[in-house]
Amino acid sequence: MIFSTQAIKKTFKTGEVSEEVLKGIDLSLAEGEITALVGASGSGKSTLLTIAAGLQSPSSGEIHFNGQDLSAMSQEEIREIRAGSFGFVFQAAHLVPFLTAEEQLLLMLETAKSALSKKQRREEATKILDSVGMGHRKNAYPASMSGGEKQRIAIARAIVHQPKLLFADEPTASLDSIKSHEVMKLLQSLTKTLNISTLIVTHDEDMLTYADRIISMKDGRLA
Ligand SMILES: Nc1ncnc2c1ncn2[C@@H]1O[C@H](COP(=O)(O)OP(=O)(O)OP(=O)(O)O)[C@@H](O)[C@H]1O
Repeated sequence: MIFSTQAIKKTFKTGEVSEEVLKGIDLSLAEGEITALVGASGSGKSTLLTIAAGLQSPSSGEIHFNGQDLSAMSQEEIREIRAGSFGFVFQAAHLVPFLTAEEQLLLMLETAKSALSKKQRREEATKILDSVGMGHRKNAYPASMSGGEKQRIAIARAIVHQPKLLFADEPTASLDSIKSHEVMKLLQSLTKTLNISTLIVTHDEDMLTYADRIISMKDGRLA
């Protein structure tokens, strides 16, 4: 397994009250697979996803990625792994309003692929835009894109650095049913062709047909 967690626990303290939100999670992700995390509101899905992605630390437990133990690393080391190997897609696309689709990617490529020439970066941007079906919209600004198109650009931006892991928190929550299916089909094909391990949190049962594995959470434990 490229990624696994062992006995992850997370307790939040608010004043005098402390709540154990994750109660010992063993989760593993396989390459080229979509794992869907489902469960009632408040069961701990987003907390688990953000801990797996190194965005917050667990109270205890281990996180192994590619043979390295993230839980034993400094924030700076985790940041480097995140920037080099993890991609993120959220409910809202969070695009830069004054940049075109192509420019959104070029901005990322400047840091992710700084060794490439300007021309090579443009070729790379074109390739990625084509791979998410947005080649014909490369000069479009976010204001003129549909919700589904924005999410395609957000996905394109999340994969410019060829991540090994892709974390998606409710990626279809702001889309209608047709667009949701399109976005999930895209995530599925990218997961397969790029051999990514994708972890998706979703409330939409219709989207579970795209998952290779469905894991259900209840009260801070995996069912
Ligand atoms: N930073 C925090 N401080 C205190 N409590 C928190 C914090 N983050 C999450 N919680 C609590 O942890 C519990 C689990 O939250 P989490 O967001 O992980 O659930 P979820 O399953 O993703 O829910 P939803 O489906 O509604 O997004 C909730 O009771 C929440 O209030």
